[in-house]
Amino acid sequence: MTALSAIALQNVHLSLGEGAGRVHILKGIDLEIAQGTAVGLIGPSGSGKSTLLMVMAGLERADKGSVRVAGTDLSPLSEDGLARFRGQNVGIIFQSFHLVPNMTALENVAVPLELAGDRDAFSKAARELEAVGLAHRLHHYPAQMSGGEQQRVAVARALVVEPKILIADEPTGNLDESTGNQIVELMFAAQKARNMTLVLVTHDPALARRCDRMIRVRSGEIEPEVHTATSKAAEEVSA
Ligand SMILES: Nc1ncnc2c1ncn2[C@@H]1O[C@H](COP(=O)(O)OP(=O)(O)OP(=O)(O)O)[C@@H](O)[C@H]1O
Repeated sequence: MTALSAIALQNVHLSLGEGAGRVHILKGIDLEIAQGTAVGLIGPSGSGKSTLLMVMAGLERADKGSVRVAGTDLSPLSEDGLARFRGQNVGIIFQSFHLVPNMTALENVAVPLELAGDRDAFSKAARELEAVGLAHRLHHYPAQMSGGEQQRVAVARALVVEPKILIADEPTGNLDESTGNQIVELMFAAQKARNMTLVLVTHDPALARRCDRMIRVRSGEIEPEVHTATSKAAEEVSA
């Protein structure tokens, strides 16, 4: 791993499920991502993209291989250690928002800071919600907000801990095109402004092309890389 690697995976294998339902999903992943870059992960449905994200986020443990994220080797960490690591280093945005339904926008965004014992949790959460254009929705519950507004809350919640790594799994998958584009702009603007590393799973080739690198996953393996700025082949990605 070079000094500037945000994420370094070596020979990572992971199987999930029990008994006959056990599936060998990641089959020897080698991947290094430099700090401050945006990476689009693409590939057919079921190829292992989300599972790979979960390994990078410390939400799934590799069965074999080495996983270093933000300078930390994840394998020796306890469950509590992993949770602390995630809380300090990783912001995650899911397709289906994953907000807590009985908490307001402000409370949802404050949660990661409260867990970290931050006394300014609510004022920081309010500032982050203002930054994503939701100053007028602080006290609304998820059910009282549109999908786009809920995803903005999720973006604010991911960003509020100032993570080094931002991970997004199909963040526009449940949104119409124009709303999805607004979320994408927010994510890329935050990534640049804060020099974060962004790893994004998407089925949208146009979105993947906006990233510095586009990495294709097929059957649990990484394919040779397509260079986004130069290659027309990117157009033909069957995401
Ligand atoms: N907990 C699990 N137990 C058993 N199999 C699983 C589990 N989670 C995922 N899988 C299987 O692993 C494979 C990869 O899943 P994953 O969600 O990582 O793929 P993906 O590339 O993100 O797919 P999609 O683009 O459809 O979201 C799939 O065949 C899936 O059914």
